[in-house]
Amino acid sequence: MSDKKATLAIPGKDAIDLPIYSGSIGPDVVDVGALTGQGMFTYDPGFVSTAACESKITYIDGGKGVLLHGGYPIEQLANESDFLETCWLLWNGELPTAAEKEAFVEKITMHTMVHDQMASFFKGFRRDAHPMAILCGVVGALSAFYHDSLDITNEKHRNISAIRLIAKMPTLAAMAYKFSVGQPFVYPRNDLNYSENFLNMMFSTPCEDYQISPTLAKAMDKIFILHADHEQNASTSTVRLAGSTGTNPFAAIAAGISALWGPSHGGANEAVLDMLNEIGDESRIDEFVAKAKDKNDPFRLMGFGHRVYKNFDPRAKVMKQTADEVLGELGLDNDPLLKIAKRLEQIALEDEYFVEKKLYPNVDFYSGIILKAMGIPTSMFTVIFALGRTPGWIAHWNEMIADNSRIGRPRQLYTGPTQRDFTPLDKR
Ligand SMILES: CC(=O)SCCNC(=O)CCNC(=O)[C@H](O)C(C)(C)COP(=O)(O)OP(=O)(O)OC[C@H]1O[C@@H](n2cnc3c(N)ncnc32)[C@H](O)[C@@H]1OP(=O)(O)O
Ligand SMILES: O=C([O-])CC(=O)C(=O)O
Repeated sequence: MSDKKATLAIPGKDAIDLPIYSGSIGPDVVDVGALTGQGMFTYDPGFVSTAACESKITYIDGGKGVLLHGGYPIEQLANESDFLETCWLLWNGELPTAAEKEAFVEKITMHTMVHDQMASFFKGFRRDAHPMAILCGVVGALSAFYHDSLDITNEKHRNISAIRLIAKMPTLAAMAYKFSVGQPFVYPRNDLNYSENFLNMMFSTPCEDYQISPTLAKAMDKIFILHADHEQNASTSTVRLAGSTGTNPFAAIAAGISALWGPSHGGANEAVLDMLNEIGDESRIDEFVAKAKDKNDPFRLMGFGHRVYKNFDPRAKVMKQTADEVLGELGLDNDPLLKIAKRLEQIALEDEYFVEKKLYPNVDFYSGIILKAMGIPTSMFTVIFALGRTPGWIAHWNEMIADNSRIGRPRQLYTGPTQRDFTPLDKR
């Protein structure tokens, strides 16, 4: 327990001091009910110890570094499944049969186009707009094109909105990129699989067709799978909270995209690459590790640490292996950033500070190195995370609605002034 106190002010009563337990130890259960008649609740800043829902979708054992979707280990899904199959699993709790999979893939493929007026929407942004800023706007805007999405009580409408979201995310993401580099948009192609189609929309130009490498397309698909869901992380919790008001799925997912953008969450993949570039040379790693350990310096090692994993993030292991495969295929085995990243990991994992605090590389640590090697600019990294996380967001949104969840509404410990009389302007 820390020696910090929160002052709880209750109208008409004397303010009382309450001890605050440090977030990493657990919540302080405050019997506000006895004081205010409003019922008992826990004080848990950062929701360190609060389960806000029941869920059947994803299981994490943070101590052992285990991540399961529908019971299947993430390593097996990343190596043996594909993104749309994993999406089906998250939505249905079971792997699809061959017929189910074929029908699902066909349905997604038929919905990849976006309304032609969406193109004008993009043209309203500045060319130097961050693609995440564009994505937040255009995903929310889908609800303006599909009025059936507004009726979330209708299961058929919910299902078609989910399909539209998964199908159109790559198109919208690639459009955001093409707009930023001043190139014409590339239409989706039905003869390509999900990841090939995304890469083609990113990199084909009117002058030259993109030559799709099966290794790179497979790596892209793996990256999407590794991001597909992670139970009640900040962006998924945001989707659930927004969705609990009964808002439409496009608005709820746009809220999730906004939450994902922050550098403490999905924005960390972009921040990792910026950090590795700033380190620039293995000889400067110690300096950055020292900065990360300095309590008076806000700098943190980006891509390190996790709220739940107190052991290796299993996704980071697969990501590291994929980085080796992709960079090997591209003849970039000696990539200086990969070398810095590996050396940084080694130094941090042997350092007392990181060992004691159980800070290990997370999913964001190696993903940027792979994406950069594929030619994807850093500003698109979090967009790619959002694309991969969309099935998870939808799965949780659907589960919440099926459970008839109540509106999400946390409580607070009020620490402001107690009741007082208004002072007229000339007396202040
Ligand atoms: C997809 C994802 O969202 S994965 C996470 C991506 N984010 C990052 O990589 C950003 C860097 N990491 C972090 O900022 C944090 O580790 C988070 C946000 C991931 C987790 O945060 P929390 O669970 O709230 O941990 P918290 O911030 O309390 O950190 C615990 C302790 O470890 C330290 N710490 C945590 N992460 C780091 C880091 N990356 N570098 C240095 N110190 C760190 C904190 O300073 C704190 O120290 P203290 O106990 O002495 O005050
Ligand atoms: O679970 C979390 O808090 C963050 C994370 O790793 C993710 O969303 O993938």
